[in-house]
Amino acid sequence: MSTRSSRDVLVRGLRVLGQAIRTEPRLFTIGVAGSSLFGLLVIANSYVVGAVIGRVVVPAFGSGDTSSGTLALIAAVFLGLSALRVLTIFGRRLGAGYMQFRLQARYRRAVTRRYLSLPPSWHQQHATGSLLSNANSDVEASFVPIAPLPFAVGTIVMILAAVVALFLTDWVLAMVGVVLFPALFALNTFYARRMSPRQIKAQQMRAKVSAVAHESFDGALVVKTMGREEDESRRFKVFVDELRDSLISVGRLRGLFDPVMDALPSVGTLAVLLLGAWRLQNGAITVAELVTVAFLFTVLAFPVRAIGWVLGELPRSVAGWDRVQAVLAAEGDLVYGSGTAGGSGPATLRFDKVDFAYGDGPLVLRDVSFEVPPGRTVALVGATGSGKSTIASLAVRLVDPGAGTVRLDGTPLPELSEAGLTSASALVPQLPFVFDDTVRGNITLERDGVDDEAVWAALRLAEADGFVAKLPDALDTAVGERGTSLSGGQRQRLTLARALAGRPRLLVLDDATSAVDPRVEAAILASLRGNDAGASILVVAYRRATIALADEVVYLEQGKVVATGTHTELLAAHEGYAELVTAYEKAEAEKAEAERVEA
Ligand SMILES: Nc1ncnc2c1ncn2[C@@H]1O[C@H](COP(=O)(O)OP(=O)(O)OP(=O)(O)O)[C@@H](O)[C@H]1O
Repeated sequence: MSTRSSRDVLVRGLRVLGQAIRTEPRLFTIGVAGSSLFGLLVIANSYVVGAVIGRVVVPAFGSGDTSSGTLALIAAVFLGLSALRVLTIFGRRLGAGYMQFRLQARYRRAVTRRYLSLPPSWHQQHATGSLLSNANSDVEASFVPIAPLPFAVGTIVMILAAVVALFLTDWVLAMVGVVLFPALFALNTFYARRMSPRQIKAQQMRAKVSAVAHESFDGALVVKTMGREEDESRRFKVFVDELRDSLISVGRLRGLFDPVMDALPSVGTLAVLLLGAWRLQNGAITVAELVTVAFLFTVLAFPVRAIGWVLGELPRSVAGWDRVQAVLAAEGDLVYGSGTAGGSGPATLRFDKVDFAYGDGPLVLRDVSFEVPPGRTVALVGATGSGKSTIASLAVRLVDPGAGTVRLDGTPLPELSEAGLTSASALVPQLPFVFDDTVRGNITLERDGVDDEAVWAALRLAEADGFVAKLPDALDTAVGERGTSLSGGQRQRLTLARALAGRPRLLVLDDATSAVDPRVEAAILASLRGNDAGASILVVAYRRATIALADEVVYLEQGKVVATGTHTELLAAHEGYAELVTAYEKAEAEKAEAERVEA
């Protein structure tokens, strides 16, 4: 790393510290006050040690005795100083610890809040493992230098006071300090510069390992069933080894730095003793003064290291901070209006000349217009990749169109408030997500007004009341992480019930019942259509029986609406549609036959 970029890291690291101090000024002041007092007490202690040796111990060698009163006084002074030092250490540690952990908690909350408010398009571009690393190890790294910071600031106060004390004692001995202290600073800065790239690399590798580990665990089933354990372990090992190497390189440098930092003040003590003996012979200083200065140099070694700890951790802090800031400053938020979709019954959804592209990619929807009238069921049918899921996402405003408008009861979706939108519409995706909670917790999501009666009503509509009633603790049954104790079809019905419990006025089902038995799926749609749900329904459908239940079908080809009408009308009028639905039916029949043979 060049000197310029090292300096840049240093300046940016100091800015992170500045930001931390501005956030927690009271705790920082407590820590620094404790640490500065500690430094001054260390210097006072040196003077007391010097005075005791020079005025009590040395004369005692001559006279052969010391009064017990003097000894008691000395003991009392040492005990008093030690007690005060304990208090200052307490203040320093308390201030630093509270400051560090409060900052970590604050930024963890901020990062998590930001994740939740960023749109799906942002999440699709960021690996879950990296997000975990941002909220965990990056936030932690950002504030690692906070722990030794008050100590380091107090040490600077101590060094300045020591230089003054040295000059007041003897200018020749003070010169040792004048040479030594800048040397200690230079060594600390040199250390921080050498450490910088190592720490940055280590922090990057932590995130990488976290991302790869997350992906491995997430895909454990694929890895096992495809027999790829060895390859997956090898892939993981490459990153783990790289993390190990970068951490060893950090440790090696620290291993070199610590002893040198220890040795320098000892060299200072030696110089003080040599020069001091000469000054003593000339009568320029007393024994007490020589002992004071020599003692001062021996006790300085440890606190001075705190400066190195802060400087050495700054690069890691900057690397973590940059990654945290990238999340906090991420853009792409959907801006919400303040409107609420009017009315209380089933809503009207309208797509008007909607175009959509993912990022800078090609248009995946072109000039899409259709309507879901209140209380009606509209099926979206189209070959794979024709844009059905994209329409479902647009309908509940997970994304905004590039051109055209999506309206709910005549109001463009961006004009609705977030609460207005989420209470009026609900999307049930193909892949159900079940929280590690009870059945009740999964359905209510702690929403107001969703009591047990509402939960059972929603479960009935989703044809899920039967299996839930048979669970060991019914609504109180814990379903395990991601609902592992349930079958795929049961999970889908639970997520459908969750959407229904919010009594949405528009229900968007994106192939939400694919894992459910076809007869049960038809029963679900029939009861939803029967207006029991009080919602208009937009359903991405594949099964002929389901499609046939819809009031109207919107048929898509390559992102365009090519025909709308009832299922019977489209079958008769559109060859492509007839072929697709027949293909679906054939595939269903083959699947059913395969399952029958297997059974
Ligand atoms: N996150 C994304 N980023 C980029 N392109 C995407 C993304 N999601 C979908 N696409 C593309 O948009 C087009 C429409 O995809 P979409 O998922 O809406 O189709 P679909 O009809 O629901 O397909 P399927 O029936 O297979 O679920 C496809 O060409 C797909 O490759």
